Amino acid sequence: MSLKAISSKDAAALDKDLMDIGGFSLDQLMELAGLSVSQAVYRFHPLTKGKRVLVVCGPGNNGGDGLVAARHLAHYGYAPSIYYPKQGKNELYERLKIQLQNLQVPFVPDFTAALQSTDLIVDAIFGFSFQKPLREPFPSIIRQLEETKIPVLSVDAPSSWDIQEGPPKAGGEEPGATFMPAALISLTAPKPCVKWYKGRHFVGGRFLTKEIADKYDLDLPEYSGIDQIVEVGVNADEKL
Ligand SMILES: NC(=O)C1=CN([C@@H]2O[C@H](COP(=O)(O)OP(=O)(O)OC[C@H]3O[C@@H](n4cnc5c(N)ncnc54)[C@H](O)[C@@H]3O)[C@@H](O)[C@H]2O)[C@H](O)CC1
Ligand SMILES: [K+]
Repeated sequence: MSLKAISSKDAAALDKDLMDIGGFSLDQLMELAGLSVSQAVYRFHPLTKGKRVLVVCGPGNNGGDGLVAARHLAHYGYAPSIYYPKQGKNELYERLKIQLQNLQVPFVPDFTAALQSTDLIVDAIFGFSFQKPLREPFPSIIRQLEETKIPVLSVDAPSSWDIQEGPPKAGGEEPGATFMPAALISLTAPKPCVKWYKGRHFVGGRFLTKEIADKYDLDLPEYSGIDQIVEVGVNADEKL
């Protein structure tokens, strides 16, 4: 299955439409996005492959999706932990944190140490609002994600990649040129940077109507049954 991509500008406008005219709240969209991420984790890395999941969260809504996913993963029987070095100020993130603390999900202070004791990493650092260059403390985190042998599942985009232009140039100053997560879940629709992506690719965010898909010239993914995700392939999309 090949799906059309949505630019970062249109992805932000679509989100706004869903809230301004679609009747959704941000909490709802994030809950559905995070639920999709948790299902992609379950599909890509079932419990039998190891329960420990380190969810690395950034300061925006991509990080919020990671917090929601971690809560669902705890209910599925995983042992998630959260690394959240720049915490978002919004009260929504505060509530998501309380929900995780009530499930005894640990917030860990040391990323390098946390990498030594996990079976999977969820990259919920940056999504469609990422603007290079990376600011502290993220360069060293991205370098470690580039080097680790532990599988990484990225949420919406591989963090450090330009949403339109893909990974940073090899040999340049910016970390991330060789960052290639083993799995990616695109939310609502793939972003243009999937052109450079090689790995398992899921789509989630099952809340689009035909009307809004048509407005942004998107394909509606063919979800099956109660699934919140669709696997769309293992390689770059020839339509992009
Ligand atoms: N409809 C949907 O598909 C939904 C998707 N969701 C998720 O939301 C993100 C986009 O969220 P947004 O808050 O707009 O931005 P980000 O999380 O990508 O990042 C903003 C955050 O990061 C900081 N930042 C940006 N660039 C840098 C940098 N170079 N260095 C350091 N920090 C940086 C910036 O200051 C902000 O704090 C989308 O991708 C989905 O994952 C929603 O959940 C709702 C529905
Ligand atoms: K990400």
